[in-house]
Amino acid sequence: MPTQMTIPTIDLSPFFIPGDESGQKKAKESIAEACAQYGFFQIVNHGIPLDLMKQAIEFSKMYFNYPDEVKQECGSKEGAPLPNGYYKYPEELPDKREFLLMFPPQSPFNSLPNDPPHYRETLDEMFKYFVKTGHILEGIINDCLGFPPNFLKEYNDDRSWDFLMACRYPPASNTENNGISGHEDGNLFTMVLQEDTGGLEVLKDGDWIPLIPSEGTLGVNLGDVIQVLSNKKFKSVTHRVVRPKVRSRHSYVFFYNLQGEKWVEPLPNFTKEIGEKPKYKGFYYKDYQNLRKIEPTTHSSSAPQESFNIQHFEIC
Ligand SMILES: O=C(O)CCC(=O)C(=O)O
Ligand SMILES: [Fe+2]
Repeated sequence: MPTQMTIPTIDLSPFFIPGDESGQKKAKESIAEACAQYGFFQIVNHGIPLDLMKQAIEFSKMYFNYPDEVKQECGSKEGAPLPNGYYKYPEELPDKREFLLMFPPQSPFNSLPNDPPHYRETLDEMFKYFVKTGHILEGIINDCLGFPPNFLKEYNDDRSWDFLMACRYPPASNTENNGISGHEDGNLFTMVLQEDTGGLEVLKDGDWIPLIPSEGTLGVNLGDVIQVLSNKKFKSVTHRVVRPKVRSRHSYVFFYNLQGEKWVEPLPNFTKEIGEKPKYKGFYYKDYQNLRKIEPTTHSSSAPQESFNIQHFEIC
C-alpha cells in the first residue's frame, strides 16, 4: 500500500461558530475533495462530547460480555424497517460480529437492554448527538454537490429510519481475521466511532487503506443514496472491518438514512442539465432496503451468493 495514502481529517468547529464563513468554506472544500477522491473522510470537533463516546464504549464492553442468552432477550420487533435489537452472525458466515441495533429514542421498535444500568440513556444521548452532527454533514454535502440551499434537508426530512449499531467483533484467530467483508452502505452516509484497536479499512484504487484510530475522531463514509442522486459524482465507498488480534473490537456505527417512501434517482443537475445520461434507474428507498435485507444485516457482503447492491439499478 502506498504509505502517503491517508484519509483526510476535517475540523468541523467552524460550523459551531456563527458567521465563520471562511472557516466553513475551507472545510467544505476539503470535504468535497475527499468525497470525490475517496468517498470517505474523518471529522474532529464534530459536537459529540468525548466523555459520552468513551462512556458508550465502556458500556458496550460490559454489555457484550454478558452471556448470549441475556443479550438475546433484546429480540427484533415485528414491523420494524430492519431487524433490530441484538444480533449475532451465525458461525458459518465469514463475517464475525454481534451488534445491538436501535432506531431513534422513543421508537416503538426499539428493543434495548436494561443492563448495564444507564446504557440505554447513553445510547439515546449518542443517537441524539449523531443526528445533530448528521444535520451538519448533510448541509455540507448538499453544498458540496451544488444543490439549492437546504435541498437535502427538505428531501430527507424524516429521521425515523436512522439507526445506530453498537458492534463488537471478536479478536482475530491465527487463521482468519474477517470482521465484515468489503461492502458499500445503502444509506446517505455513515458515521463510525471505532475504539483504539482500529480495524476499519477503505478501498482506494485497489488498495485497502486502514483508518488509523485517533481519540475523538469519527470516520464518515458516503452511501449509495448520495452516489445515485449525484449520478456517481460522489462515490459510495467500499470498506471492510479487519479484526485485530489483541482483543475484541468495539464500534458505534450511525446510519444517516432515508425514509422508505422516498424516490431515489440521479438528479437533473447531474444529468440532463449537463448533458449526461443517468447511470441508475430510479427506485423507492424501501424497496432497495428490503432487497438488501435478504441478508441478516445492513449491507450485502456476508454471503456472496446472496449479495445485492446498487449495481442492480445501474443502467449499462
Ligand atoms: O464497525 C465498523 O467500524 C464499521 C461497520 C460497517 O461498515 C457497517 O456496519 O456497515
Ligand atoms: Fe459499512
